[in-house]
Amino acid sequence: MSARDRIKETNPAFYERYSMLEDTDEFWEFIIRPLRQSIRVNTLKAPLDVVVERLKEEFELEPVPWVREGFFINVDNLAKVPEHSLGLIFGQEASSMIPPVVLGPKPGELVLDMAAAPGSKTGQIAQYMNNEGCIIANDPKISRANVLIANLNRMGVLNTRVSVKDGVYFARFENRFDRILLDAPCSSVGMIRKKWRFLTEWRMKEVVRYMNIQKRLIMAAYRALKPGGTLVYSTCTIDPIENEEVVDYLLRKTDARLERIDLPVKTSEPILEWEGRTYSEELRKALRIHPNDNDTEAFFIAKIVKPEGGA
Ligand SMILES: C[S@@+](CC[C@H](N)C(=O)[O-])C[C@H]1O[C@@H](n2cnc3c(N)ncnc32)[C@H](O)[C@@H]1O
Repeated sequence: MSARDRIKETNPAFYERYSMLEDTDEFWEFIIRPLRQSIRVNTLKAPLDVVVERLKEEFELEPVPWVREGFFINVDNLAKVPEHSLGLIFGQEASSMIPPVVLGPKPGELVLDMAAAPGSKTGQIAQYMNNEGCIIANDPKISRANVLIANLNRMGVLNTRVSVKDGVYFARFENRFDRILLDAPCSSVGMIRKKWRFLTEWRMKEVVRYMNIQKRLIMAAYRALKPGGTLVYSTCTIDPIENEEVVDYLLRKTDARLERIDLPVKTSEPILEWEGRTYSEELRKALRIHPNDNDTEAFFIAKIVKPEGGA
């Protein structure tokens, strides 16, 4: 049976909705094709070249084009690789390495990772900050926050405090953070390649529920951002109402601006018209990545800046 037919049979409403986005055989095939394993080398623990040379003795590595520390690797079970247990490498999906690169944190800054667990991106941010400055890594789910803490310990992250709050809590710290990552909770269509249940359990009412949470979180994040600071909004899903709609909402309600993202990554056209609504042309600067673009998870990434002297 073709991928298209399997998806149509498993969840007809899902098929109907996303065939309005893209309707090629390739698109449907990559929505369900199992993901390639990728890793990020953790330079907090050892130099990049030392870890790469060691891994090459045993595995085939292929560089992830958009992240210096990222590699595709031919391993079945990462948990059995000693470098993983030692925190020298972290299993992280290749497209999920993009948001911290776009965020561009620097040593000494104050950074908020508003939806942080299990912490793959927090660890990457700490790596770019060389463990200097401070990251607040937040997640409201205690079980997930515990995994986050364990991962940060394994990765040798020392500049991070973990909090367990609804992200909206941070709205009270007005104009405070140099950079904020909002890697938002979402319907996770990109993760179908890892977990089939994201297809079987997909429901339109959940997409709408996520959109409402995302709008609340992005407004809180923008409020907590310093003038001149950078906010990165990302999801691992393809629905326009969880992506372009949420960023468009922020652009309409505030003085936020988008910045162009210049990375060697293939993208799909941002959606500027959807279900009778028209979104800002600014959204052309965001990255919409479909699974068939680079053989990765789906991702959406927008780089938002707060003007100096702004709200
Ligand atoms: C896409 S995952 C984050 C992945 C993480 N950034 C990483 O790279 O490892 C989204 C997270 O948002 C959290 N979340 C759900 N509701 C939230 C809320 N109201 N405020 C902040 N985080 C929330 C979920 O518990 C989940 O861990």
